[in-house]
Amino acid sequence: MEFTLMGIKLGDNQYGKAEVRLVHVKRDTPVHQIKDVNVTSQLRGDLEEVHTVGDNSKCLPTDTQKNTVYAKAREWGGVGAIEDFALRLARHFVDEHEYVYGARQEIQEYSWDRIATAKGPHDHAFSRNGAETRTTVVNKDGDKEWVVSGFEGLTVLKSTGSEFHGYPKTRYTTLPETNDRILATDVTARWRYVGTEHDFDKSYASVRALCLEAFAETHSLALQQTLYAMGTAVLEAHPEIAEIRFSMPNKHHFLVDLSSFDLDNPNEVFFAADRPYGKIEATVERDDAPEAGDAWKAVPGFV
Ligand SMILES: O=c1[nH]c(=O)c2[nH]c(=O)[nH]c2[nH]1
Repeated sequence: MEFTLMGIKLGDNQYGKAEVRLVHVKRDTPVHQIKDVNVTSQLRGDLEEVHTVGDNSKCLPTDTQKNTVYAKAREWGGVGAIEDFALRLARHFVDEHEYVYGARQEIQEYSWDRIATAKGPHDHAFSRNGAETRTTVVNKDGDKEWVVSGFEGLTVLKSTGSEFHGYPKTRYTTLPETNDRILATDVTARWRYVGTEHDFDKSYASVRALCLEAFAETHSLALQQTLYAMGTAVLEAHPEIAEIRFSMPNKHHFLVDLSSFDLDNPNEVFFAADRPYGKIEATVERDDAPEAGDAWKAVPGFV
């Protein structure tokens, strides 16, 4: 039923608990495994009345959604690949509650390394591994399911093997052409899977490795070219991925002028600027990719 009041009606909506922090310790052997995740659960459904008249009879509380995340981590014996956990949560919410039609489950995963001691890798002591985060957003509407995965904060730099020249010059151009510069960026990538039955851990490790390899091995004439090489490498190796989107800041490193001190600077001393930065974004996709449907619905976006 649609509730209208003076030509006003409720549009798209979803609700849930944001950023449920969950650490799962697998402790069936003395060598513990930890999984550290941040889950945002959101549901869509029969939600007109809660908005229009405050009738909560079909509003599964956000508190219950939060508790479900913790309880399922126990009942299912851990989290596993974040994509599988998100899919199982989405299916649970939609299948178990007739007033819930759709779900969006977003998960970030923070990775930990075992601390290396003089006696070897420690059984139950870990150190946080950088700022990089693995991400997934699962959207489910009725029987349709979409998985978008990725990473954020993969910081990379190459100290040579990058040029930038041949661009148009206007009266406002001051940038000198260069045949040798530092190329540095924090890669955010998101890719859309075709289907939901994959070894997501394996795909993730391979996509990450292919991006690093392409960044390192591409002799870059522009960050845009490096981005495209990364995307191409991923799509060539992964038929289960339909498209990959990147957002990559060009983190400028400016050569410092040391001539006032009677010093030359043969590409050794740089000022690492934090802003402004170039913002390079693009999608690399297959010609014959199946329709995206609602895969990107409410995925924090770029391009
Ligand atoms: O790789 C680059 N791409 C650009 O579009 C650009 N623009 C700019 O000023 N420097 C660079 N570098």
